[in-house]
Amino acid sequence: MTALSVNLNKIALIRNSREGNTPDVVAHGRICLDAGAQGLTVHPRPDQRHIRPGDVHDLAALCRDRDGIEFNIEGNPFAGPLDDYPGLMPLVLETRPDQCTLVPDSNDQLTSDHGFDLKRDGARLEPIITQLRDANIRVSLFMDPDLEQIGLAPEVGADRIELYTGPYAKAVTNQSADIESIFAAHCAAAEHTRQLGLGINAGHDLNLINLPRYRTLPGLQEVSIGHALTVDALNMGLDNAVNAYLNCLRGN
Ligand SMILES: CC(=O)[C@@H](O)[C@H](O)COP(=O)(O)O
Ligand SMILES: NCC(=O)COP(=O)(O)O
Repeated sequence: MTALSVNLNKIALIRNSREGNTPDVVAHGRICLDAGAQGLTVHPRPDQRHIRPGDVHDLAALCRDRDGIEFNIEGNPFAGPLDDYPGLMPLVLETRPDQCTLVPDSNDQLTSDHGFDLKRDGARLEPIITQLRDANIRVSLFMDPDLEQIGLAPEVGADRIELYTGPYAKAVTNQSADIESIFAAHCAAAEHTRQLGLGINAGHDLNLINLPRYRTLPGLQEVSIGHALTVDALNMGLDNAVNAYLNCLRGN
């Protein structure tokens, strides 16, 4: 079954709108793991609008204490340091997640909206990927379903790619005629990735409406889901929301 990694950014976003520690990000991470999620994801950004460096340390410790649980840190290795944000690489090398997903976001981006251009960024990513892999951290690259670009991922040393699912999710929401061609492009990208010997993750705006189709993507190993799952948790409770997504991934 495809693994579910719950992204906790939005829990931290609510906490940061007041002083204090409510909602408690670590306690909510624990609820997700107790409900059966196979991992936790965070995407610290240099402006620290949601996940802060302290959260990354605390969640790394939570995941380390549990057998078989994956901790995934996402972010741009070229962004920061900024004020008291140390930059992605120092944070990752200090906290040693199981996986680091590199994402080409600029500092002021509202959210992730494109994958890497490896023709442009490949050479400067290579030493970063080597450093992460030398620290026993699996490296995934956030990518659009572009076969030529994905073809460059093994050359820079990546273990996996994470397919950017934003346009697929938007097409499902808008019931657009493009759904078929977009999903077919993702399937072709997944097949190409498999032939290259790399693993396949996916994420961005996946939800209970668009996931039943997306979970059938050949070879899909992991989805990271935050925004929609947190919104669903407002209605269902966090443990029920995690279970609803796990059942969806099982095909129930
Ligand atoms: C990499 C990705 O797909 C992002 O969706 C992400 O991790 C979410 O970031 P925000 O929560 O800051 O929008
Ligand atoms: N990598 C995608 C992720 O972690 C969560 O994205 P979203 O579900 O918050 O859009």
